[in-house]
Amino acid sequence: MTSTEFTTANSAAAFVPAPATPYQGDIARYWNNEARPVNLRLGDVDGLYHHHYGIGEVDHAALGDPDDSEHEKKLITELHRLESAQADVLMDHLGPRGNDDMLVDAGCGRGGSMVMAHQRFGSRVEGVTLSAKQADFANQRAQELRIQDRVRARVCNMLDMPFETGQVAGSWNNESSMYVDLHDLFAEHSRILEVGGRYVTITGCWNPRYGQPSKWVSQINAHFECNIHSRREYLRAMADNRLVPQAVVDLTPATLPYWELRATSSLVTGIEEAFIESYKDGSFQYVLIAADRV
Ligand SMILES: C[S@@+](CC[C@H](N)C(=O)[O-])C[C@H]1O[C@@H](n2cnc3c(N)ncnc32)[C@H](O)[C@@H]1O
Ligand SMILES: CC(C)=CCC/C(C)=C/COP(=O)(O)OP(=O)(O)O
Ligand SMILES: [Mg+2]
Repeated sequence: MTSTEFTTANSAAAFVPAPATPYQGDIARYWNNEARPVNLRLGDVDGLYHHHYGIGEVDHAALGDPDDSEHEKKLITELHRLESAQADVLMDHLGPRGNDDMLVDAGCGRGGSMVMAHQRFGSRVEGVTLSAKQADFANQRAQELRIQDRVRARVCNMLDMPFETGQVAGSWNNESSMYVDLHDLFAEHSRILEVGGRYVTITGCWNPRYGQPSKWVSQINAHFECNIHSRREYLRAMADNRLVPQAVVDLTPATLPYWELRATSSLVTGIEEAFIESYKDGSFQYVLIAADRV
């Protein structure tokens, strides 16, 4: 084993640190207990398990006839394709990365994006999550794919990551920044990233032009026990932490087809209306921000 490889012989659950705050304990429990079919059945399509949403046009030809006995299966495959397309767009913004780079997935979930990043760039990918169940799941998948020496998840607070200062070439939050204070989060990304490194987030944020968080945004917060920030807060907290936006992309129109398709599936969870209505009334936006660490 070289110094850039690591072993995951032991289960993450054996090394669970005490949560930094009672709230983080709540979030760890939430994700340890999560097993929604909308996430597991989509992941089963090809073994990439995501906890984020989709973007892009629906391929109606691939869905075929709604009366077809295979229709539900095709719908699940299509929703999953749109979720993986979302991760691909995030990675398009990480810049050209390679074998020697270390990448960090902050709030890595079950690790679908980590596998994609490794397969695309060849980089070593480290993920952190509050959930031991998720870390074990991600490490199990890495083992099955025989990439466990290059892809690893650990139970750890993303506000206090176990990486040395300036060691990381690229880092991201894919729908995980609504669980933390943004100034604390960007200070930590800024610390671990090398100068010239790249940070990317895809997130849902409330739109300052709307005024304050709408009832739909409050409903999403209650549903996931999270705290959605405003677009303004993202840009301010980045500016305060040497992260200079290179691209800000409003993905709201691109994510609506995913939600409208999901609302017709048997895997609905009840949160679909809040996303669709808040995206339509302009109170909530799905945004990608890519920033240079300067
Ligand atoms: C909605 S999931 C997103 C998972 C993943 N990024 C994806 O795209 O599939 C949110 C993730 O954020 C993680 N998370 C929330 N707060 C965290 C914190 N303070 N430190 C580390 N992970 C955290 C949760 O454990 C969970 O894995
Ligand atoms: C854009 C926003 C506000 C996201 C909140 C974070 C979150 C829970 C993302 C999706 O997770 P999931 O894939 O587990 O959710 P679901 O079960 O709804 O698919
Ligand atoms: Mg999901």
